[in-house]
Amino acid sequence: MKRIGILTAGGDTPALNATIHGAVTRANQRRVEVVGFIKGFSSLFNPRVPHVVLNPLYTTIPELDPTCGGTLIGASRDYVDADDHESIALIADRLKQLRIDGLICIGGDGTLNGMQALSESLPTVLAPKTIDNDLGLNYPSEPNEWQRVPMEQSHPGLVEKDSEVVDPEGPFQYVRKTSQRSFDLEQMVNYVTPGYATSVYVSASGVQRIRTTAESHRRIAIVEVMGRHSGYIALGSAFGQPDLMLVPEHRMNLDGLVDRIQEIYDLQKHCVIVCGEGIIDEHGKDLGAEEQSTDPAGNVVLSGASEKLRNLLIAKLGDKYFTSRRRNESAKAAIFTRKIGHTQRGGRPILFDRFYASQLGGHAVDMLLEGFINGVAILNWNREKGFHLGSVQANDFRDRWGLIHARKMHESFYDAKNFRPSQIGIDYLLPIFTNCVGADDVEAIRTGLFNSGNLVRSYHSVNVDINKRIRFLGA
Ligand SMILES: Nc1ncnc2c1ncn2[C@@H]1O[C@H](COP(=O)(O)OP(=O)(O)OP(=O)(O)O)[C@@H](O)[C@H]1O
Ligand SMILES: O=P(O)(O)OC[C@H]1O[C@](O)(CO)[C@@H](O)[C@@H]1O
Repeated sequence: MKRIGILTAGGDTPALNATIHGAVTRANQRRVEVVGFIKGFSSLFNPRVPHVVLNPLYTTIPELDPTCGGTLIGASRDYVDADDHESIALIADRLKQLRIDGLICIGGDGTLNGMQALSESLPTVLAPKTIDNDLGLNYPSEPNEWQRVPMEQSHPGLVEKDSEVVDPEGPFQYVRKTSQRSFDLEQMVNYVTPGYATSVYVSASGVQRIRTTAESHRRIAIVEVMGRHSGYIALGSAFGQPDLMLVPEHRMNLDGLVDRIQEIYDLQKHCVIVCGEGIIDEHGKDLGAEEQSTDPAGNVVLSGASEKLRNLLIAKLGDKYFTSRRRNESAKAAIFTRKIGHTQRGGRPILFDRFYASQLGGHAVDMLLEGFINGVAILNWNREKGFHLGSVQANDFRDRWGLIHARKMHESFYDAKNFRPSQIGIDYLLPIFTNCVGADDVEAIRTGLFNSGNLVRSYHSVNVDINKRIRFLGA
């Protein structure tokens, strides 16, 4: 292989440039040229295929900074329809004209789904990323548990529904039993994805910062974090010591929650609750889904969970609960929501993400050169070796119908009675977050923001420099 392509698809994460950097560094060593495609799959649908050579003469371009969040080649959620054979054939032809021998897609479960169609035309490898940490398997046989049933059919006994998958073949839903099996962390396939650690760092810091203001003003703060229907970010936010946490994997027990809030509020006169954006009510319905609203990849847009929860708490607790002891003027005044929002996806990646993202990028190059044609570079963990790289077939992630489902946080990671991580949830988090921040991260905080130069220099976007390097097919 002389020339490979690389693209970043789905939502950005702070560690994308680190993955690209790892891939390009390895490609330099192995004398392979790397072409970055602009804005994910979007570039391949464009007849001009905007692209940039990331290592002319096997030397990494200076714009590729692994400590910088975002992605210098841009990302998008353009949909790859496996049944659109005409477009797939056009893409294959364009890649051939560009002399691309293999493709690395940096992305999550959606990207891996999108990559499947392309892998029939050229060798592909996924280098995982996603702040949601939902690309992976809790155990190797997990994909076989999914069942496909008609949309309208009820499914007694099958309680966990995948509402994220877009089925090209029509009105089906994917359901499975909530797993009762015992769980061992060492079985996990792809223990953690780059981007997750930094998003938890930002979310947990946000929880800590909300704390003292809620404490001072006798308020109940609801902090919403991202993650779609996977509760990993909410779980990790436990490092910020919220009083209560709600994760999408467990149906909400509103009465139990209200009781716990009252106990905590009576004791400490404030309460901090973290909720994942994908939490579900007692019937399994999304609390925060915008009706009928989807993004270009077909994902349901989740945006109102914390507001909905706030309204439920206002109704349940009532004004009198706050006014009778002059703690606050009303339930509305006392209960507020804040979303950590896109700050959990941006900025400098912390050491854990930087290091493993670049390892996975380099490994993806090796996998292509070793002959994988539809592979996934993964990061596993066990007690003996700690974190280590692995290589698997994309097929290992597919269900019987060929679809890849987002990994849910294993339900055993959460203690639903106490609204906090269980012991195994804590055991899961510790290997990732012990020493996840490097001394250079601390130094970057110390010297970066209040650099006097920031006051006189305006922000210089990497897009300005990359624009000068973009080439087009046929030009
Ligand atoms: N089932 C699918 N079939 C084909 N393409 C898909 C499918 N799902 C998603 N894609 C495409 O893959 C890309 C990434 O998908 P998506 O936006 O879901 O992000 P992701 O890879 O899951 O990462 P993240 O969850 O971090 O945003 C998009 O370009 C999307 O259109
Ligand atoms: O930036 P957008 O397109 O609004 O997407 C937000 C979604 O992307 C993610 O950040 C990553 O998948 C989710 O956690 C979130 O729901």
